[in-house]
Amino acid sequence: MTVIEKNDVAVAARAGDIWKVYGSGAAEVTALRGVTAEFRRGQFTAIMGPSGSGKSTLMHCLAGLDVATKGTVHIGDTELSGQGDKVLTRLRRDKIGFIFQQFNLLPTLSAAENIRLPLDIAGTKPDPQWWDTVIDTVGLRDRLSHRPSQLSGGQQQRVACARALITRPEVIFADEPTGNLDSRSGAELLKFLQLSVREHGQTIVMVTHDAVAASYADRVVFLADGQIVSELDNPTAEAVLDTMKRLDVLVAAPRQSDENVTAPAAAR
Ligand SMILES: Nc1ncnc2c1ncn2[C@@H]1O[C@H](COP(=O)(O)OP(=O)(O)OP(=O)(O)O)[C@@H](O)[C@H]1O
Repeated sequence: MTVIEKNDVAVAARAGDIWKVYGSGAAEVTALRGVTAEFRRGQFTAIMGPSGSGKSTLMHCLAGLDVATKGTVHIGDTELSGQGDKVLTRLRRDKIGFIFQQFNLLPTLSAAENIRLPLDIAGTKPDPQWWDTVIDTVGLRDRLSHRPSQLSGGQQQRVACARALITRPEVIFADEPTGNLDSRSGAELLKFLQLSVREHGQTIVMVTHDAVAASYADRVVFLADGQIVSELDNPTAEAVLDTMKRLDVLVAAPRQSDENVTAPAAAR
């Protein structure tokens, strides 16, 4: 386990020159080609890029759901590479929150039980003050005894959001969290995410295809063909769309020099 230098403590998650190669031989796909990125504490980052550019792969490697072929991943001061399944499972439970497009709530549990689930699994109890803050942030106080099937899609995703927040994780990874929501519920959810970053110091990394969703973030990182090709701070939806248009042109053009982007032998 490597400890990051003290002056780096503001970094919640870090990818250091990570490569990801799937398959082998004719089926080999290099999904990430040397991605280096830092995700600072208290910052809301969106990851964007054309389909197949490696967004989900990057998020899965950062979150310990998949293992990079080469390179380093840190969550806080813990390096993921070389850790066994047990450590990774505990790290995901204690330090990472997840919000998925499909909500992933347990249908037989009430909203309150779903939110408490990560704490129950860890054998801990919610801090009453933080519980109240989370419930009020996502506006669920009058829905706590309802089961997921009795809630709208927007409310279900707010439950998922509260479940991710309740452990006060080092970082929350959100994969297309508004993908199954109408635009009003989506906007509400993005405001909750923004609030949890701005007012409660949480850290969020969100994969999205939606320029408007990305504009709620503090920063957007753009991937194309497995590499970070651009970044925007304080993005507007227009600036995000402009960058995406430029990336579409870049991706449509043949790669200039394949030897510069081919995985090194050690990554294979
Ligand atoms: N398990 C896998 N096995 C083989 N190839 C994979 C696997 N997962 C992803 N890939 C490939 O890796 C590349 C990056 O995929 P990834 O899902 O990360 O892209 P993405 O940017 O999230 O795409 P989308 O926006 O369409 O969800 C793609 O070419 C994809 O086909």
